[in-house]
Amino acid sequence: MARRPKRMRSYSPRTSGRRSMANHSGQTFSDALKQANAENWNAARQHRFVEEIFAGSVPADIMRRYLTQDYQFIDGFVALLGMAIATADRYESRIRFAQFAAMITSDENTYFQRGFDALGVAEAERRQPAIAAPTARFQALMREAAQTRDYACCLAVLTVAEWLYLDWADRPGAVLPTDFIHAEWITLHNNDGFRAFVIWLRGELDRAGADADETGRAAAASLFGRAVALERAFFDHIYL
Ligand SMILES: Cc1ncc(C[n+]2csc(CCO)c2C)c(N)n1
Repeated sequence: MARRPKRMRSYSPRTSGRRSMANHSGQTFSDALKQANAENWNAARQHRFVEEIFAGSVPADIMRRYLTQDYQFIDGFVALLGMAIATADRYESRIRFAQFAAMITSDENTYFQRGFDALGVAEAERRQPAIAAPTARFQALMREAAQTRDYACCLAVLTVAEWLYLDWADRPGAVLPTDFIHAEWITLHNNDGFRAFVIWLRGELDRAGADADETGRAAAASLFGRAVALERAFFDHIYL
């Protein structure tokens, strides 16, 4: 049987005819990217913020900083979703992203408003806080991903933002904290609909990675890695 040269790591369809998203070590593109960034990924997943939110003990001033900065992240995120809708290779994918965009611009938005109310965040601080460095870098990374006009590159950044959040929030059997500010930020990221979306998103990244050439995969991998590093830096900065 003809084999590919060993050093050529490929996520392309196998010769059997059935499309497989796995590479030769049995890993999908998204698995390989996560593994390549394990140190930053795990540091974010087990961050002090995550421990404290499950314990319901994030201090109010830390939560205030987190939510005001995170609110500044959403606009660029929705713009990146828009580019994913534009560059997706299938109508079905566009529909799925469009439905997700509609959902996050309604439900999640009320969480931020209620959270700001509960934490006494002034109007100016909601609309135009001083942008912290990791927030600015995240905004720039999302803009860079969108400007590639490449589906795999858009997916790389979107997948990190969603999957890493599912990964930290998904603690089966964990008791939810009583304060909605903590509890709802967890349940926004560990509910079944969100889980299904992340699984679908990873599948899209696997498929786009398999369809891309080495250069395209390298570009997506670079964006993925920088997004994971920024997720960690974003959690870190709210405690500084
Ligand atoms: C720094 C940062 N990274 C990722 C997320 C997670 N996230 C951002 S938009 C979105 C979709 C709807 O919830 C999700 C999951 C966040 N909030 N903040």
